[in-house]
Amino acid sequence: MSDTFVIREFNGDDSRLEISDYGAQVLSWAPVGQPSVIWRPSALVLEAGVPIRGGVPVVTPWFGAGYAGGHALGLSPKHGSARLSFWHCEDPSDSSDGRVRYRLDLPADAADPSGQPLRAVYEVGAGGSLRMTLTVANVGEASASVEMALHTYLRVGDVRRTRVRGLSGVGYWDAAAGGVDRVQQEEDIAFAGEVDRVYGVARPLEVHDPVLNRVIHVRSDGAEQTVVWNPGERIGDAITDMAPGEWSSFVCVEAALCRGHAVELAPGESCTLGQTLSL
Ligand SMILES: O=P(O)(O)OC[C@H]1O[C@H](O)[C@H](O)[C@@H](O)[C@@H]1O
Repeated sequence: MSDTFVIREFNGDDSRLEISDYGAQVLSWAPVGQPSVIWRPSALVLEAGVPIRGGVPVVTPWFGAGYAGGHALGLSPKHGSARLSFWHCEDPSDSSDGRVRYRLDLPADAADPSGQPLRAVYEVGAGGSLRMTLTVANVGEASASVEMALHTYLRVGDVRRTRVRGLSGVGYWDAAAGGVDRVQQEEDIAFAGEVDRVYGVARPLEVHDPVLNRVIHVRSDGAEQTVVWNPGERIGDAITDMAPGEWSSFVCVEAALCRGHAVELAPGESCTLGQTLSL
């Protein structure tokens, strides 16, 4: 592992992938003939100790400010330390085919609700689809509580015209409304302002984009929840690591195990969470 910023590029027959060792963060994945399915800002900020905006942030060992027993824990950094870490790329010479495997050892930290040393392994495979698989293992000697998410920023032509389909009838926790429980009544999720929701299922979803004229298919494995986020104009234009208006060109659709679905890992146990994207 080194603490220099390395961005790896793989040009396969079916797609092109870019991934940063810092955060093990996919930055773009573009099937042949298509703009990237993954969004990143026009100006990428690469700075140690600061999360990279866009791409697919790997969120663990906690989500947001951390959560246990019905309460936010108020932890920092937000979304855990994995996205602020330089991961070890295992055998990068073998990754020309668009498969890459990263490893990260997270030491025990008194502030961490896991309270135990963890080992994270992240595998990414890019071809006709993009597969991302995160495994977190408890390598300590007592039980650990862990949250995990793949915080995928999907590129869209205009989020105001984008629809996320597949969560009708599902209950969600509405963070944008101050943390209330609601049910998705409409068939599609639409974006007329800030949307920040934790849906209580992880199902195959479709992201309909009439501007780029495509449908992104999102599947998850091992997740119990789907987080859907776009900051809307007011919050989006106040986010300093993206340009004004850029908030309208992505929607985050995240595979998650968070809040009430944090995972209890006994010593030696692991948990795997995955997400697959295709057009
Ligand atoms: O700005 P970040 O720290 O990357 O977080 C961006 C967003 O991540 C998730 O989707 C959360 O549900 C949001 O509440 C949060 O604002």
